[in-house]
Amino acid sequence: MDDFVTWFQYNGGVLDTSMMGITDFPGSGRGAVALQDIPENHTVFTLPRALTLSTQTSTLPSAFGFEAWRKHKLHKGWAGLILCMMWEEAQGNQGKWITYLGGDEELRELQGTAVVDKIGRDEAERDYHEKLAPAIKTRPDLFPSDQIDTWYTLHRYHIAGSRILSRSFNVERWEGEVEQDVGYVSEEDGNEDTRADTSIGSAMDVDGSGDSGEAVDKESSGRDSDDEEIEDTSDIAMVPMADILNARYDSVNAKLFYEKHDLHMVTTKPIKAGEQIFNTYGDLPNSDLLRRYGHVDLVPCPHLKGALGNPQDVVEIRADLVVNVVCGDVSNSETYRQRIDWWLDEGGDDVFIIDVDPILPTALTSLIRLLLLTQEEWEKTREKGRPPKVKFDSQVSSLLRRIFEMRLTSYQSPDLEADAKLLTIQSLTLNKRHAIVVRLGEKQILAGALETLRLMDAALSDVGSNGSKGKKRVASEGTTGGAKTKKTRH
Ligand SMILES: C[S@@+](CC[C@H](N)C(=O)[O-])C[C@H]1O[C@@H](n2cnc3c(N)ncnc32)[C@H](O)[C@@H]1O
Repeated sequence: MDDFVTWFQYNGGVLDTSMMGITDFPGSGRGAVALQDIPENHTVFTLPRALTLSTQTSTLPSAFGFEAWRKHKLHKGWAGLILCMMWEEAQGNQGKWITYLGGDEELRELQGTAVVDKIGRDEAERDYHEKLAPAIKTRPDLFPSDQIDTWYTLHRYHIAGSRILSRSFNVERWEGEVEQDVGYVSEEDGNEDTRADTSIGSAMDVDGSGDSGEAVDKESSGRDSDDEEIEDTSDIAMVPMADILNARYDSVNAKLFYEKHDLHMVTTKPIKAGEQIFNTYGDLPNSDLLRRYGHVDLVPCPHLKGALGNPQDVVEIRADLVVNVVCGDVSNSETYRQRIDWWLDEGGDDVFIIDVDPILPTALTSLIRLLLLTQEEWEKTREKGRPPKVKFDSQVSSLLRRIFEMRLTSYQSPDLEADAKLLTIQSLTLNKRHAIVVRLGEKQILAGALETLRLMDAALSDVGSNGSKGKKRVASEGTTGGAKTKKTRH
């Protein structure tokens, strides 16, 4: 670590060593610690942009030739940045970033297995075979044949990819006068506020689904139809020192800011001596944290009555499960086909998100109602061009219950207690522990949704016994739109 700090300072980085130290945090690897009370708005370190590692700062693209770089499609997606990282590492002591990249072999090995295995490995490998390997072959002067088996293997490619996934930043180019945050390419994308809050962990969307990126290369997307959703990764950079910071739910107390020539890590809250300096990775559900970063967050949660969990956890309910439960064996019949196609054409969602909030997604109820309409009602609905109103009654309630129960059965075992018990076993491997934490968190969300239904049913029968028609509106935030829905269809 001393070597790294010396290297950082030698290359123009400035670390406030009186305020920030680097230390090991059990279970989280290295992290930054406040050595004394740090006030808000204090810069703990600064580094020149030139010290970040990206396709803009590595000399590989110019040595390879920009035209050839484009010809091999290394200017799009992640292959170019990965190749730069591999190449810089292969330069050994001649390379500018060797002290940074060569840091902790063990950690990198761990990340290579913990993170990469869970993402679109196949697509990543296709890039390796179709872009990287052919490009490498054309330039033995840059990629000597005796180095290939050491530095340019598929294994090293995955390690570099994994590092990008869990440690890179989106460092926008300087466009003007105003200082802005360094933001990462977020899922929700394009949103300035989100970007201002998040920094680490950009977006190695190797599965090419485009779910994490705003930066489609418009210039060329028309030409290469298969590349339509491949991100422009030219602003993605590895940022030495900034990527030492860990993250924890709702704990961010420092953010990375950029200026024309420098990046600054600045505290956003006062931090007490001995406390960890946290950046944010965007406060993600445990499933995403595990996939991207190889860890999970466990904090005391109100929805678990103070027990440990992740308040950001969610469960996805696919529309086809809803259709199967509501329509049963005849879900493929013309009657339902028409309605489902209409729902999707109208922008209805095909995945519904259940979270810790006791309000169930209204679009889910709306889809159920759509499927329950009589032929006459359906025709009227289609004419009006509006999905059915969100009404909660005992029929909808029992279908929702069935949907949640069916979703629970998709886990290896629906039993929550069994998972909780498994987690008490000390000898559990970390991978296994993580997997159980993720699925238990999701099952707890479903258990919460079933409890919400129970309460709604009870309210319904109260209303019923008080003489009303026994129908009650579910708290609503729109029919097909809401924050708790997601479209996956492209
Ligand atoms: C940007 S790096 C942070 C520095 C890293 N701990 C190190 O040793 O270099 C991100 C990685 O740190 C680890 N990490 C960050 N926050 C964590 C947390 N709250 N719990 C466990 N591991 C964490 C994960 O392995 C993640 O992929």
